[in-house]
Amino acid sequence: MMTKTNLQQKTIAFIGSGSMAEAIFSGLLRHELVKPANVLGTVKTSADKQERLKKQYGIQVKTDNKEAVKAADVVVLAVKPKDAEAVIQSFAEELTKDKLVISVLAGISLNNLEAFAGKEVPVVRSMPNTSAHVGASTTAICAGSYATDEDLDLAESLFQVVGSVHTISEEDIDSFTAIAGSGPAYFYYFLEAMEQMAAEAGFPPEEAKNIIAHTIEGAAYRYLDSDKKPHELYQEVLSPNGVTEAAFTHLEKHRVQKHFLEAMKEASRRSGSIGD
Ligand SMILES: NC(=O)C1=CN([C@@H]2O[C@H](COP(=O)(O)OP(=O)(O)OC[C@H]3O[C@@H](n4cnc5c(N)ncnc54)[C@H](OP(=O)(O)O)[C@@H]3O)[C@@H](O)[C@H]2O)C=CC1
Ligand SMILES: O=C(O)[C@@H]1CCC=N1
Repeated sequence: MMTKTNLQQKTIAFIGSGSMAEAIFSGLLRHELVKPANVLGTVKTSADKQERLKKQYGIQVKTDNKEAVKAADVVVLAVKPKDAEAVIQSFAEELTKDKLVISVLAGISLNNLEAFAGKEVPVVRSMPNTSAHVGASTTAICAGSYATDEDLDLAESLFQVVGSVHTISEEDIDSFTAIAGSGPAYFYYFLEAMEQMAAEAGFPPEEAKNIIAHTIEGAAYRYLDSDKKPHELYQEVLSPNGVTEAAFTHLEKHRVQKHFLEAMKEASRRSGSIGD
């Protein structure tokens, strides 16, 4: 049985301190699993962000990736996928076999990440989602050729702080990304329409927010708790010739579910081709 890594002993550098990196390090700091002094972030240019992050979290924020990587035990790569090659190459000199690189980049394969590093370094590819901000990400991890079980454990420990973790095979990461990485956006898209409906009906915004959030929360709990299929769960709601049936008649006429499935397949295809 392997022991879980003590993150408190590690210095973690976030290369790219955008929305995904902030979601992760804010969770680590909130749970006191790392000390602010042991967290480094880098940005490209944003001086405003640099100041805000320093002030808000007490972490160091720099623009020098190489310096940050040099000081780190763990490097969390969180720039945009298009910047992966140039950014990794800019700090590759500082990478060693004892320095774990965890990538959160969509679409950049372990093979590519290792090739950009140009040497045998441990890499874990991950796919978190923005619910990490509230400790509720559903994250996938998969190990590169030089990553050990301890490296994978460390990545798991890190992501467990901000939610649940699934160790998967890399061949499944595109569909995982389409379902869980992009997933929060789909729900926000639907709840935007629910907000509009509530606003048109005259509900005060705060009350509407509560009604909508708890409706989604309740449906998620019921889905988790029940052995019933989604089809059975929504049939429970649909009274013959009733209210929900009126909505479903419209949804089915426009084949919304079919289009939604196709949309996720597009997302998965995009995840598979970003690195090309
Ligand atoms: N957003 C999401 O829901 C998810 C995103 N991801 C992945 O996370 C990664 C980051 O996405 P996200 O956080 O949304 O993006 P953001 O645009 O919010 O953040 C990107 C960050 O990278 C910084 N940056 C850009 N170039 C460099 C550079 N050369 N050196 C150092 N830092 C640099 C930017 O700095 P500056 O602030 O100065 O511009 C910014 O802080 C992507 O690869 C994405 O695929 C994965 C799962 C979910
Ligand atoms: O849209 C993207 O490319 C990233 C990956 C999953 C969520 N956001």
